[in-house]
Amino acid sequence: MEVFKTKSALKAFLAPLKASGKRIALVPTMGALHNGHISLIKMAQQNAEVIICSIFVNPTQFTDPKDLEKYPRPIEHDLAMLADAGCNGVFMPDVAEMYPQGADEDWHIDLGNAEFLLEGEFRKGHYQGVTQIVKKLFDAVEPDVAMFGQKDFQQVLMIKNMLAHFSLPINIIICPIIREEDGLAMSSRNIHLSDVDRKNSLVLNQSLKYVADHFDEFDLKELETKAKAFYENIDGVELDYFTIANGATLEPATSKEENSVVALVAAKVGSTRLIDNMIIK
Ligand SMILES: Nc1ncnc2c1ncn2[C@@H]1O[C@H](COP(=O)(O)OP(=O)(O)OP(=O)(O)O)[C@@H](O)[C@H]1O
Ligand SMILES: CC(C)(CO)[C@@H](O)C(=O)[O-]
Ligand code: BAL
Repeated sequence: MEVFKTKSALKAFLAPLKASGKRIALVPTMGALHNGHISLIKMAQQNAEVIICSIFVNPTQFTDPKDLEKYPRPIEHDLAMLADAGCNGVFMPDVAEMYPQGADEDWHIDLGNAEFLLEGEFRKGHYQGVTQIVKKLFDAVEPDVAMFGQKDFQQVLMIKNMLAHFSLPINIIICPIIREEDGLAMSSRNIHLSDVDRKNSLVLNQSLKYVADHFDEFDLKELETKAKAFYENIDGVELDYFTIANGATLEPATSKEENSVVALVAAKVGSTRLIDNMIIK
């Protein structure tokens, strides 16, 4: 497995592979890898011959400087996991390589109204930062296909809108959420959970599962009220949002007959903010 710090070294590696007709997959990550990330690598291997994983903690998508500062960076462990998974190349640029003009460079594109909902409401500007770096990574790799996790459901919508904005011919594949045995969605930030937080964190999956399991029994309002009740009286858990939404617009679903319905949640567990979701239909 090769490791690249610069776009030019990465391009030089990819050029002959592309010339010989090999399909290239990109798996963008911020590192601190877990089995959720590895499932993306495995899915990539089913869709392309050359797998590039990027590891870059992108400053422009962080709205909380403390969150950025304490984001885990276990690089040796990450490289070992990727080598073990059979990844072909790792792109690990520094901030100056991705933002030669500085991380405050101009970027603004129209991502539609869903940009401002849910994560966009709690992390203002987050999806401008995400689409800015993903566009740069796409330009650096020019992949045929790119893998993203359903765990960041809204992120996938935003990236698809960015692709449409620039008419980029890249196939986006969405990978299912990989969970711990007890249901907690794997996430790099789980490492910050204390023992008590770790127990409390199960409420996210439990409340989502409740909605999925009882979808036919109650109306949408009742379902949402019952799901939110899971969060009452848990010390150390603070709900940011729980919504049963239209999967295309992320606006609250107004009818169970809508084509696509997804339940999405974000909550602070101790000092760690977690997100999760479940596709209902
Ligand atoms: N549990 C998971 N199952 C499947 N894909 C996942 C999972 N967790 C993250 N991913 C996907 O991996 C890619 C990289 O995500 P990222 O590096 O931000 O990891 P993360 O675990 O989501 O970290 P955090 O949420 O703490 O930022 C994203 O496309 C994300 O959706
Ligand atoms: C897509 C991404 C790697 C962009 O920094 C990040 O938002 C993530 O890890 O989901
Ligand atoms: N996986 C989402 C990246 C972030 O939380 O910034």
